[in-house]
Amino acid sequence: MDNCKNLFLAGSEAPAVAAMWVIFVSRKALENIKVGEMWVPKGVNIWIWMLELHRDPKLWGPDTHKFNLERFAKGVIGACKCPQVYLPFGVGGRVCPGQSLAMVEMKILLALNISNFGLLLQPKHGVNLLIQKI
Ligand code: HEM
Repeated sequence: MDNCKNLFLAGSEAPAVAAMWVIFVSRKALENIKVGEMWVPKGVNIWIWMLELHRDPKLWGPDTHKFNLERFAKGVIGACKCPQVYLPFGVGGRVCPGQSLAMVEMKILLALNISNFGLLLQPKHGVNLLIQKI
């Protein structure tokens, strides 16, 4: 997708935000640069609004506000028209250093939750068995 090409500023620095729920990340243009159709002068800070980026129906489809894990069945490339805009942990040199820890923590939480439900499936109304002498 052509719009993706200039989304990130080359050679940028970031006063990054560290939080569990990051709403914005910012980048400062270190030189005059064109982002899409827009010229960004050197020194200007661009604030990337993650919430909007991750919910834009033009990128994610009309059901963007639905909790639908299956949209990721084929990875981010299958879920989003422009996969580069999926930035839950930021991007580039200032990407979140806690990303791996956070992912492991979430997997542990998920495993603990699932283990509370038990791993054995049981038929609701029992099972009828026909036994014959052979
Ligand atoms: C679900 C959990 C988390 C999310 C969604 C998240 C997201 C982010 C995002 C979007 C950024 C900005 C990156 C950028 O500017 O490109 C960031 C930066 C940062 N995060 Fe996280 N983070 C999470 C967990 C953590 C954890 C567990 C730690 C530490 C143990 C951590 C430490 C940091 C630090 C220190 C920065 C600043 C990095 C820099 O400016 O160089 N984060 N995080």
